[in-house]
Amino acid sequence: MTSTRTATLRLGTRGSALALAQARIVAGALGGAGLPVEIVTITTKGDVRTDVPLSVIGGRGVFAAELEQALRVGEVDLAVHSAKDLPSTLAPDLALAAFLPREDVRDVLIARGGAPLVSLPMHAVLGTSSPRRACQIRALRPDIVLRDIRGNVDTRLRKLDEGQYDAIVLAAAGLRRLGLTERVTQWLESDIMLPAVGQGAIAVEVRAADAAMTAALAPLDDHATRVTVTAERAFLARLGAGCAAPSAAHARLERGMLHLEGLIGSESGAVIRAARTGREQDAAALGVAVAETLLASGGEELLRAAGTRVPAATTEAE
Ligand SMILES: NCc1[nH]cc(CCC(=O)O)c1CC(=O)O
Repeated sequence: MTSTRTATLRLGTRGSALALAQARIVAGALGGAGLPVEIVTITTKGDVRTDVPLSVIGGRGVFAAELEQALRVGEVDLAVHSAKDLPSTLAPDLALAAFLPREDVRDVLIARGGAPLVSLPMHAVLGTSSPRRACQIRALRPDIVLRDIRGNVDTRLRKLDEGQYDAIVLAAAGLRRLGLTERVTQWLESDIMLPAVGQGAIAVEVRAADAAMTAALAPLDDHATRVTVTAERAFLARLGAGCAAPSAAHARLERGMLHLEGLIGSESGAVIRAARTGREQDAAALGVAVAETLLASGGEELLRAAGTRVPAATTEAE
């Protein structure tokens, strides 16, 4: 590859309204730094087959894999992802060059009647395909009927409005980026609903060998987001889990100290949590430590029962 760039960078993204909103945030930031960007929409299998559960299409990374392939073959120079949709480990030829400042990490409830979770009618039907959301709802409201729901944010809201569900749970970040927060009926704090690893963070992926692109993205990288998402992703990697496993983690960086809380659950509503504090430079080790605490206190059995192959302990955080 030559050291000079063509004038316009090619930014790869999925084509959903949310993905495009996120792509525009990155394109805007690069444009503001004098680097014009062309947005290239790539339709992934996960976007097309909205009728089939993600676990059937290919499980983890189903949204990310095709963007990564476009990056590898040089069809695009950077790929914009929801950090939440990325597998916990990255191929060595790719790198996450920037994490944009994190949005609201919370989940929210959107209920047709406007009731909060505790006062939804008995046996209300709640739409979610996320084992993470399902186990935490079960823990609080065992009577609620959980039903699969797929599709983009707008599709899910439409299915709710049509009466297919009494309530759904979505990420606050997506609704904020789409200007849809007036739909929220309850903001779910992390004691009720611990967020997904990476929730609310936009990750920009590049070819690891592309030093020019890496340097161009460095000013966009938000330190606190990188540190917290690094701890959360190390947690997920140690569990061997992806978005198909009932696990959650959320890290906060406060006055130089990193606080990480992790959770493993089960379909039946069992939930175990562990939290630890460490130094920000030990973010990955903190993630591993919280994961191992949970694995040792019943989490391993819960994950195995949910079909996750928990990797053997290693001495390194990677
Ligand atoms: N799994 C789909 C997905 N991936 C990222 C977001 C929201 C944005 C974010 O969390 O950064 C969503 C939708 C949702 O869970 O409501």
